[in-house]
Amino acid sequence: MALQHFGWFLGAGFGVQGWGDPTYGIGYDWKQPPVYQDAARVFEAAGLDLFIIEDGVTVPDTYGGTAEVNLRDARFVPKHDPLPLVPYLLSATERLGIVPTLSASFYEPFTAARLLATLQHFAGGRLGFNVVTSGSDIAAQNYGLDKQIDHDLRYDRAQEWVDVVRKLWRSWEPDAILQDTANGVFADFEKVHTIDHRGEFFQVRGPLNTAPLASEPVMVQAGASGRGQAFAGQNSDVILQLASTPERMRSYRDSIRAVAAEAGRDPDDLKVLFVVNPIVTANDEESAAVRARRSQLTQAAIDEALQGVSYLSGVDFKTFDLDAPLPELTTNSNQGTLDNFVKSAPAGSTLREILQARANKDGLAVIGTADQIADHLGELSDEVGGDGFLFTGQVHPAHVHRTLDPLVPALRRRGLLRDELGDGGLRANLTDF
Ligand SMILES: Cc1cc2nc3c(=O)[nH]c(=O)nc-3n(C[C@H](O)[C@H](O)[C@H](O)COP(=O)(O)O)c2cc1C
Repeated sequence: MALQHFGWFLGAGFGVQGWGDPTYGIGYDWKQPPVYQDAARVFEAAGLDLFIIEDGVTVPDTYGGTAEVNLRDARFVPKHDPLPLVPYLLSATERLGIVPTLSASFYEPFTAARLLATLQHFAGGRLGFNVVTSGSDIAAQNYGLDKQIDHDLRYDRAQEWVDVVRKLWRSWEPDAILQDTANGVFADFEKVHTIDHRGEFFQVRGPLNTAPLASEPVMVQAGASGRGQAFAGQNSDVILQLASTPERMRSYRDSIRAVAAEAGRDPDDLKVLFVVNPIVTANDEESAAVRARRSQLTQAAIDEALQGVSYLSGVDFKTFDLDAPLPELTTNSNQGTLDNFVKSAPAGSTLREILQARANKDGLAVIGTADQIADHLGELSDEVGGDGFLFTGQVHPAHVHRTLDPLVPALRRRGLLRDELGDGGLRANLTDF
């Protein structure tokens, strides 16, 4: 067992935390920063490297062609913009990496480069950004398009976007600012350059008008399809990924590392972090009760699962007969998510069988006592050869403490979790080991 990197992926984004839980809303307002600041402080004390905040730009209405379930159950909506939350999280912490999600499809590269550079100056090297391409047509329709551009082309465009953002960050030489009061020279004009980018998708003159960066924000990505992996493998510092079995984790990691090597990178510069949902129980009886509850395919559980996969894949799963084999499906949206879902059960399975298989396997959930979960994560890291894990879940303090208070010491006893974060910024912490 070796030291692992850990983080927290806030899958609900800057949105409703814990709707449906008995603790919902007690002592906090999800629309205000304190609940996220409190969580960030706990993550930092726990030694987690980074806090990633999901984002999306729609009121999802794919499931059944209506937003009813999403609005009724507060699933993926309402959701606030994570970028204005970042300074609050930075001010609550000193070492934790803060990673908002940003859409390469809808932010102009100049706007993104400027925003992220400004935030990185506040962050002192602790900023990351999760780059997404926003696959759904309803998102595209909020930005003047009739439909989202084709999947692979979207990644081609995102590649050029990343190139432009990085060129802008490098448009000032690191020592361009002199602040030479004796000679009256603030900045050396010969060290600030236009980028004159004229590509297939963007035309950007530059230079950026923010001050140069001591370190560029850490890029995070979750591409899973062939084209998505090529994009992530070529550009990303951190990959966040969903995979429900050790075999899939291993094969994903091998594949993305090979892509990175082909792109001329050292694969060890790329940290692949798998999302897990730890459900900490007091004993085996409680674990059995949790498993029994989660494996029941109630209508609420069916709606919950299907609205989620409909949202993420852009395919309306309400249109399929639960008891007929699922037809062959393709999507222009998140291909990896759809593939993972469909392959949860043998080919030819009905939708109900797929849902049941996922419920029985508990998906990303790891249910057990803190020691059992820590053992499991240790074994998983040995088997997958992975770099670490992202815990997921809402950030109501009751949930955060219920999870991390027992789990952190159990992970530390096994040498899996560091005692404390270094103070050199997110990139330095990620490359410590
Ligand atoms: C763990 C995880 C987190 C993600 N977070 C977001 C997000 O915050 N916003 C978003 O629009 N897409 C998000 N995605 C979607 C990915 O950015 C990407 O589009 C998806 O993995 C599909 O890529 P593929 O078509 O290459 O398989 C996430 C995906 C995964 C697996």
